[in-house]
Amino acid sequence: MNKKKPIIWTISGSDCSGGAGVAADIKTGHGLGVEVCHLITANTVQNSHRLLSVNAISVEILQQQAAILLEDKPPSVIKIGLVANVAQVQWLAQLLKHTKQVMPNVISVYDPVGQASVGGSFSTTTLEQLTPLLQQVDVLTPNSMEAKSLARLADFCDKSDANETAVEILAKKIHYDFGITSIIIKGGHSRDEQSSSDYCYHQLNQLHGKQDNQDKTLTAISYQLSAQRIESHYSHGGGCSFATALSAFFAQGYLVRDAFTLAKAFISQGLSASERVSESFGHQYYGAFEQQGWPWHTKFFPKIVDELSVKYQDLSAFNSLNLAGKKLGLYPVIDSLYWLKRLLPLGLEIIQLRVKNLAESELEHVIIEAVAQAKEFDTRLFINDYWQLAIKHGAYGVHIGQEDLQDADLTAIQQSGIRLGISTHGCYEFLSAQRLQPSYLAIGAIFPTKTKDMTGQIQGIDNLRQVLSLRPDNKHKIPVVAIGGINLERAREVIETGVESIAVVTAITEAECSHGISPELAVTRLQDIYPSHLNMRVSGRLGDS
Ligand SMILES: Cc1ncc(COP(=O)(O)OP(=O)(O)O)c(N)n1
Ligand SMILES: Cc1nc(C(=O)O)sc1CCOP(=O)(O)O
Ligand SMILES: [Mg+2]
Repeated sequence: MNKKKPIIWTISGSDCSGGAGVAADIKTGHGLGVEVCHLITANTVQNSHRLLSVNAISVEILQQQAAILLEDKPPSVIKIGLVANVAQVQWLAQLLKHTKQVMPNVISVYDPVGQASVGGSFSTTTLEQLTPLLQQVDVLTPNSMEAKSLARLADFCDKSDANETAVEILAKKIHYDFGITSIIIKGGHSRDEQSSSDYCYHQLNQLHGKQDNQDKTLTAISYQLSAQRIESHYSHGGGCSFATALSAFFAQGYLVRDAFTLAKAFISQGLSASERVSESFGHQYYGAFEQQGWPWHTKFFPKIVDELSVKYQDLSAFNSLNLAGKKLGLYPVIDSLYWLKRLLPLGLEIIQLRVKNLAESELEHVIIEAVAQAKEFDTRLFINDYWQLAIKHGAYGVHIGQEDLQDADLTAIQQSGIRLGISTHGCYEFLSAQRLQPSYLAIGAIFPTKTKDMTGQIQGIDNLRQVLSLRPDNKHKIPVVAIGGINLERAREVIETGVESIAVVTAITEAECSHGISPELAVTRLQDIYPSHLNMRVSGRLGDS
């Protein structure tokens, strides 16, 4: 059955040699599951080693194309590549301004195409002339040379392409000069022979304060991805493909950090697929970037360079869950001793105490009691958030979310011997957390949930599958727990993805209201969805504690 695909528009030049521009954009978009409408700004005359001419298309034709497409093919994302002259810049600036007024969620991505990789210039517009367009753009994808000229810092950090502080300064300057929300500076042209590092500066809009009196404050966040450098003579159109891949991922609802990660993996996969070629036709042949579609294999995904991975690079793996080949099965997440007492007798492999808003003195008592009860039933008890108390009172493990991860002392947790579970939401966080080698990784929210505000972070089953494929193909696979909106109706399709466990709150605690059954019966039914051998209890299975 045909699924309605998101639509992206590419407004860029045609490369008659087929590698770059609109041709690359169409191939990339189709390979990544979006429909591509193309508005051609110029007909270029070029082959694998030289650019002869750039023949601009009139603004009248572009205007007509945009108008007719708006009637029944409105875009989710507008990707802009080659802009041939000042008239086109002005038209584009107006088009983006107008489109955002009528469709505020449309995202614009601009890949500034100035110099041809085979030599020669595509456009003679000055930075001043380009400014009205830059002021309308949401995401910009320059390489480091382009970033320097856009930041008007041509001589800046000339010898330090790979230096993170240097790219950060460039990105900030571009952000402040033009108001662009996300700037991704590609490191593919840097002098580092071993790795290629890309940097993303992203401004988050955060809402603070009471619901009816919200203050909008701006916080910037940066992401850095590093991959092994892959030399290839088949990289023509790689820049266009990267920006279109980003656009395709945005159109499918991915957050900036995940779209960035996937786009980098898409490029590494394409470059890996091409062979080095020797000289032919009397010159170095420069072929089209290999389009390989969705990046599925973990080997193409970049290394996440963040504070945690640097701080804990020498930390050993956390203690394992000692599953001896079995799955964890159902993972109830409950908020009181009342629920613990009700559920522990039901034969669970794992349970979590997730207590919010309890005074510290009372909390400590609850944790002490919970640890004692879980030991009695030989069930793995994870304490959410309170890692110091979990260590102090000998809980089986602690579960930590992304926010708390920054402040938690992971060395202390690892050395205490208790297990660690980490929440992740998408491939970026998953890859970052996987490097810490926790005892399990949680991924959510799989479906919308009313237990916690997960706006913008709903993964769906397809994303869950993709994230599962990011685990190494060896015995060091970390168990994965799926969480968020999982209930009796949805549990089967989640389990069929191969996750080791499903974590649920309301499917148990509100079973009476939602299904007219007792929480105990809900537990039994959810357990029964797993093949029966997975939930067989083996005596002494917590033997490593
Ligand atoms: C198994 C599991 N997965 C995810 C979470 C969420 O943890 P966190 O991100 O710390 O958010 P809070 O639960 O503290 O709101 C979880 N608790 N368990
Ligand atoms: C606590 C929590 N963490 C999530 C995450 O994605 O990290 S989703 C979630 C809520 C789970 O509750 P329910 O089973 O009622 O949907
Ligand atoms: Mg937490």
